[in-house]
Amino acid sequence: MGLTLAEKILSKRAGREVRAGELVVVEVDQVMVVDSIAGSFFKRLEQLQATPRFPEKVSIVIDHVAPAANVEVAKAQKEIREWGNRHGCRVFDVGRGICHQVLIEERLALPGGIVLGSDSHSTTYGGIACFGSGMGATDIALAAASGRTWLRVPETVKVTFRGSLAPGTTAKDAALEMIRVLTADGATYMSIEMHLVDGAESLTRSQRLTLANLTVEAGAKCGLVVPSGEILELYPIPEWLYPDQDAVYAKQVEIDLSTLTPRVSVPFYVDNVEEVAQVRGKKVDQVFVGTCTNGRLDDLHEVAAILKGRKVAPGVRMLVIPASSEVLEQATADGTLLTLLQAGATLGTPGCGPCMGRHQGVLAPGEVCVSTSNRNFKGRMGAADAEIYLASPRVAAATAIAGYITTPEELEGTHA
Ligand SMILES: CC(C)[C@H](C(=O)O)[C@@H](O)C(=O)O
Ligand code: SF4
Repeated sequence: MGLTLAEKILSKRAGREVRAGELVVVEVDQVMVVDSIAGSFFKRLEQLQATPRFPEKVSIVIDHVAPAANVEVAKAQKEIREWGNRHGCRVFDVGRGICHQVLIEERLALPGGIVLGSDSHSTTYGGIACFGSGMGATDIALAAASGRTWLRVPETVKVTFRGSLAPGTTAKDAALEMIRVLTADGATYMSIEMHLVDGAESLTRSQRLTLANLTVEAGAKCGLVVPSGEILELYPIPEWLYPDQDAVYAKQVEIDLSTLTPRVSVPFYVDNVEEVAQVRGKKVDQVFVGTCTNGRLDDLHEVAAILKGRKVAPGVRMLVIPASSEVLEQATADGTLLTLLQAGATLGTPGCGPCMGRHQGVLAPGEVCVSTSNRNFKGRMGAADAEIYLASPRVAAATAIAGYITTPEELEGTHA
């Protein structure tokens, strides 16, 4: 019997064939630490009386509350800079962007590699077939101290995305549909191996990152997209980096992209996924475009195309936060930002922004927000009863103009 993609990557690294259920110790390429977890990470290393074994393999990203929102945060970020200097570890400071986007841009996460992050959405790296996984401060500290980690090789769920995206739908809709089908705990500690076939191969790197980003919302240990299309142009892909034809899967699911409709995840669970048509008309107070899910250049392009020559509805706040400084520069250079600003959008510093409810767009009690992010839990963006609807950038853009949840097609009157 053959190996899944997760088994392939872990076998390669272990230097022997390993299968689901086995314990394995592997070297990691990069240990990524985010600002919010850095304090506990430093403390754990101190308790272990250890320092990073390979300083160049540790990256700390100041992104979750950037720039600092209060004195406590400012002190913690000062400590990050000092600690980074002292130990020779990379620090990506305020404004560089969201950890996952930064590691992809800096090519610190690469196909076939292993990246551990102190952040649950480290599954994002799987978009380029890099084994990315989130762990707690203790595991992350041990990995930094030793350059290795131990894992139980995960079982694999195979998800086949078939066909080209139906008009008006995006990778975000495909990702939400996947979470609906798998459910919030349907892939706990598993690898979700995504196969793009019959036209779906044309999904770009950015779209694949969106798919992999959401896999943790089904409980996945990692979410790996089998390399094809644009990925083959962007990276050298070794021959072994494909699952075997006769790999063993715990579960198999198929999603037909050609019949997909725009989706929205309704409060307060990510797997509470419905068609946009079902919540159409719901009034919103805020629209947020950004995050590690949908804050990339193509996302901003989609939003700008819909906002061009129009205005955000009165009383609606539209926040746009590019995922990284690179995205911000490109969106500035090509005029995208001007379009957004002329429509009435507000810009934030590249980073997580209000995704986690720490700053820059916290919601008041009873408020409703459409967000391009990945979590809509109770209290996630502020007040406990504020509602977050997760959607694609194009649904977010149309909603900002209408003032209520809708699609660009409905806005144009091309849909009933
Ligand atoms: C702060 C961080 C640890 C957290 C995570 O693990 O995902 C955050 O990024 C989130 O999205 O909830
Ligand atoms: S953008 Fe949101 S989901 Fe992504 S790492 Fe930041 S807080 Fe977490």
